[in-house]
Amino acid sequence: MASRVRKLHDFGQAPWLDFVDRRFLKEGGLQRLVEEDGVTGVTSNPSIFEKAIAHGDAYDAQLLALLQSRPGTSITQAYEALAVQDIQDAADTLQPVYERLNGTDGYVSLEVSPYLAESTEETVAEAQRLWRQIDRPNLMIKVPGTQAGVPAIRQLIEDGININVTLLFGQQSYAAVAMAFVEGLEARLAQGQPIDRIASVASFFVSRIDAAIDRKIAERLKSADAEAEALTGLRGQVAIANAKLAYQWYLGFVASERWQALAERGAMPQRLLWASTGTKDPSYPDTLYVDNLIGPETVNTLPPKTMDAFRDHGTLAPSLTAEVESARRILREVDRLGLDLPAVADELVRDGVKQFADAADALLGAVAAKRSAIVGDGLNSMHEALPRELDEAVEARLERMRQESWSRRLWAGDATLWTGGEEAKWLGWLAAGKGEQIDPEALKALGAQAAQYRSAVLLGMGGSSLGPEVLAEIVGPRSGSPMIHVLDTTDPKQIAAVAAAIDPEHTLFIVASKSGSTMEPELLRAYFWNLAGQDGSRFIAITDPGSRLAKIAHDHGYAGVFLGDPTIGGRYSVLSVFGMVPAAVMGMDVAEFFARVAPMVQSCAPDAPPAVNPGVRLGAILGEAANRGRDKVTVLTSPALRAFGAWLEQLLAESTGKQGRGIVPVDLEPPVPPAHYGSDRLFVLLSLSGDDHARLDAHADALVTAGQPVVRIALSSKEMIGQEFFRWEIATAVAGAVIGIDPFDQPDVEDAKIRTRVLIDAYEATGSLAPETPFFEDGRVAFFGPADRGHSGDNAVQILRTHLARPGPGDYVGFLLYVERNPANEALVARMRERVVKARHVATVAGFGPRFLHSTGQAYKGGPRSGVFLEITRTPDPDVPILGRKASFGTVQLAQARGDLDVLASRGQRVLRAHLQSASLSDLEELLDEALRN
Ligand SMILES: O=P(O)(O)OC[C@H]1O[C@](O)(CO)[C@@H](O)[C@@H]1O
Repeated sequence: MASRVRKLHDFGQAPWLDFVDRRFLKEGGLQRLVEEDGVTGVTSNPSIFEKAIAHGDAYDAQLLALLQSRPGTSITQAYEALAVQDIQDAADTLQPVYERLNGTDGYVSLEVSPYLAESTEETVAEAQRLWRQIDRPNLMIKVPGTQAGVPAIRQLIEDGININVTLLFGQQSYAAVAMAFVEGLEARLAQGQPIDRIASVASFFVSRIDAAIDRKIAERLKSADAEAEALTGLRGQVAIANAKLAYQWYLGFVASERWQALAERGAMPQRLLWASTGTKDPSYPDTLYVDNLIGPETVNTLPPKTMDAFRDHGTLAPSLTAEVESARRILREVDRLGLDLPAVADELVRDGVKQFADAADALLGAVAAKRSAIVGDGLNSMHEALPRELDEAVEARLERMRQESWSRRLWAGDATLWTGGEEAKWLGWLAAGKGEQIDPEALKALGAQAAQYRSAVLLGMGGSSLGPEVLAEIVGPRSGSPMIHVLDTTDPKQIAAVAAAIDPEHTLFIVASKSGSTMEPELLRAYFWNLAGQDGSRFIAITDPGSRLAKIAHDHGYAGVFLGDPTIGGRYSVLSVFGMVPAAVMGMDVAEFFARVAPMVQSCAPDAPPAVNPGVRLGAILGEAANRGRDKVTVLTSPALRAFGAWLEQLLAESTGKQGRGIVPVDLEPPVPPAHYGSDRLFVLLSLSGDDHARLDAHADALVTAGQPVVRIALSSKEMIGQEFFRWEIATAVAGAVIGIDPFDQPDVEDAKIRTRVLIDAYEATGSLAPETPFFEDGRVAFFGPADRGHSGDNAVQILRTHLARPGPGDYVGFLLYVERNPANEALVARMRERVVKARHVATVAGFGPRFLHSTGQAYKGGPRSGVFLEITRTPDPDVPILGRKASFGTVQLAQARGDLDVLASRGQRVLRAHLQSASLSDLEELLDEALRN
């Protein structure tokens, strides 16, 4: 006996299957339905593919093969490759049907990306691309019948592409779509193109109408509506009535002269297709939306369950044209009762687009997770353990970000993600992450050239020095390549130490400054220019086009000038020439380096939904934590990654620390037992496989137990540090959006620079810095501070005690040292920090001046007003003169310290400056120790 499903053909209706799945296709499921049930078509949508691909392993082998053969494949491309294969398989299964029915049936539909529903041009381009790629005559491309979709449909029909118009709910949009179809065909005719093989269906969604109207009715019934009986009578009636009247419109339309003219030229009508025919309300018959919509020249696409039910107990009758008057009456009732069907239809279109976008997100998320599993330790891992409240806030934020397409908008340069200001102009680092800002061949040549030097000295500040320093310390120079010294200071001792460590004859000098006008690298350049005998052949410059430095490099005959991208801010520049030129000098294979970075860039790509996008996810955590007062991002690393924090500090602080908000990075603070930490921290741990991180792990475990939020990042090799540059750049940009600031400007650093310049200009004019009076001095140490801040105490210990008693919960203590940065001083300041944390239970930061002025200084000045700073200065001895100037490096450094203090004070931060007279730094440590004892 012929299947009941097959018998639908007797009534002129084509049964299609609303389902695709790899295993089902492979096991001959579709073939069986074609043979036994007379199925003559297949439809798919993002939800169907989500169910097929995301759950189970049927697609894993193809995915693995794909990613192995083409590692750069994006998740969208990967999904598409899987879907395309299924659609091609289904199309091939239906090919004999298509042939037998002479192209009137036998179609398979694939939907364009739901993300494009708002854009006509992109929909057209994507449909054309998929059409070419799938390359089957019995393919239909599904395009939503939205406002943007209608002109796309017209164009695509004109192009000769079969179209399944999806997401139709209302009579009006159906009519618009039918017109677009006709216009497309007419346009073809006008061009002398054939129209007899262009197939189209208009997919009218059925059950969702009832679901929406029934919901409205239920709402009304809750409030004892006077029309309760009439309303109840409409339950489960409206969708079918709506579809029946759409069919009546169709009948009128195909009878029209306009259509008949086309039909005479061989045009096939655009059939109405009943979609969404699975019953949603279990109290309705499960074949409701099949039984009642059977009629000629139509399609019903049935989900497997509905098809099974219909096969079993469906009712075959020409129902579509029955009781049309009653259908009209129902819709009049709907109108009379104010249920507003057009509004419901509009809402359902919006909802439908959203539902498919949600499904696509889930699908891409699943593909991303599968890809991460395949990439394994080729992608640095990240796991977070967050206290419940923060965890919930992060998850909610990630969901909001998904709905608001943050990953896509970030890459698209949508400034409304941030403040709607200049942000879009500063996104060049995204391309730089893909290695697009550098010329690998030029860098290879530079590496070979640099190998002749014994050492290299890089002169630069902030973004121009910290990335190279991290690379030098973590990855290090390859054997045979020069040792690199990074100088980012005006400290005379540090300058003298480097000058003494090198032989200028055998040294390559790298002057790095984006702006080309930063004071420190300019002074250092002049100093080493003379030391190196003014021989330009041993100098190269890294700078932005047209800068002052570019001109000097040209005039002085530098061996090379590597130009940056002006759309990349300094702190985001490590994956551009600013990091990669020094890397090449150190003998690194830059192309190989980017190949390692690539999995992170791909994982952070625009199509990777926020929850599985490692950069966006981290950004959500950073931002939500900061907004909840956990604004001290405490960086802890295994020993080999120790240097990373210096780069990260600048990125986080300078990007987010402004308008009294943002993140205060805490780097190199010695770990202490969890009881000493307040509730203002977010801990980030970076560990390297093979490095000794047992203690770090134990510390992290203890922190988690104590309820502290901890993010753990693990690298399989030190070369993988490049991935962290990119992850954190994305995370910082995203955190900036969560915090609500522009993460690409640095409004507050300029002030300290201006005040320094005023002091230095005065020095050049008068030969001395403007006099200043300490509020206390004892010959060992002198204290300075703003007169209005109530500094008190009649000895050094008391003064320090009063100052260090200032921080309360959520505040932090900052040590700003204008002394030589060397291991001994670093160890000393670490000890002082440890004491403060233990005694005051507050976070501590430390910076060596002027290095930190171009890094964390922004957050100290512009960020949260929760700092208590101790600035430490001394009169440099010995000093280093600057040729042609009265001011020495030591004077400049002191002027910088004074300028810094003034600005900090003017921003409401609590500041104290201890100027070492005869006392040493160790002496100060003792005083501080005593001050902290009660
Ligand atoms: O590369 P440049 O232009 O010399 O700037 C160095 C650093 O100074 C800053 O502008 C801060 O003063 C940073 O943003 C930057 O990384």
